[in-house]
Amino acid sequence: VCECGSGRLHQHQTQHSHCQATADWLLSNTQVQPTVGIVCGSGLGGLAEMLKDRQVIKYSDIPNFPQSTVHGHAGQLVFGTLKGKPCVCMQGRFHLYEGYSIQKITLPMRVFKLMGVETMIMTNAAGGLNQDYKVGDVMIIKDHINMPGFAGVSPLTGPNDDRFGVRFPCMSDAYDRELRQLAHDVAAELSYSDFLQEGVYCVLGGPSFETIAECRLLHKLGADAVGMSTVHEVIVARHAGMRCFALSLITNRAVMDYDSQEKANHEEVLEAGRQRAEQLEKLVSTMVARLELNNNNN
Ligand SMILES: O=P(O)(O)O[C@@H]1C[C@H](O)[C@@H](CO)O1
Ligand SMILES: Nc1nc2[nH]cnc2c(=O)[nH]1
Repeated sequence: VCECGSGRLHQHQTQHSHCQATADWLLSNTQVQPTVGIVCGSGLGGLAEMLKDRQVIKYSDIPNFPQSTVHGHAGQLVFGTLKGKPCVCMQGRFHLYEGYSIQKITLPMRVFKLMGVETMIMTNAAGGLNQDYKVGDVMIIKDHINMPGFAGVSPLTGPNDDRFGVRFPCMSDAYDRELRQLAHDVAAELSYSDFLQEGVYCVLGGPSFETIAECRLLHKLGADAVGMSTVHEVIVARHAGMRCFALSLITNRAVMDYDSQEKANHEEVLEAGRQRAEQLEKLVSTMVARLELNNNNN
């Protein structure tokens, strides 16, 4: 029963013990003790192929893990080293629209924290709202708009578990400033600056893509890109004191015009991922090579 004295077994306590059990199970089934965690977005699973001495564990074999149900998300953890840094890579993430609870889709962040991960790198596919953005642009996320959060849908809803973090975590520094600067520096060295952007990502529940009116509204609110993931993971990772860096690949331009014949679809999202995969992988791996692994950013 919970230490709060109520005599009941609370969800947060179950969650901590589930996360701990999963972390212990993973640590006993891999040689790698990761300090860097990477989440691969739709069509961006190739990042995991870059790891050396790879060890793959299917989600279906991991205690308490959900399963990937979306095309373009393989559904496995890949352990290994990237440029000498011990990493765990989620080749496939979980989304609210798959029907899992918001706590369940973010459970891997807490598991990674308990395994020793200090830095999280998230990637996603997103629609470009900013009129200057083109398909194939890579956007460093500098901030987010958490639409489900406006309606009280948060992975931190419920009793706070102080073992993970504080009741009211700050989010004005969610996307690490140093890591964003590192991304700019690396992109300049690799001559990627012409397709690099930095902007605000807005998360919606999905799975339907946005209407024209919704795109116009989100643009007016200050969002540069719109998607269906990442923010919940960042909230849980920041709550637990991990550094976060996130990238959106702009896979399609949000339709803002009633005369447009364009229609967002998942196939074009995956195709845009294929087109930019190699550069995205190079950008992330070069960043990881230069990561300082002492996290003073809790
Ligand atoms: O996991 P991400 O955010 O990359 O996936 C995006 C959002 C939807 O799941 C899907 C739409 O094509 O791609
Ligand atoms: N919500 C949303 N998610 C996406 N993922 C890739 N493109 C899009 C998009 O246009 N909208």
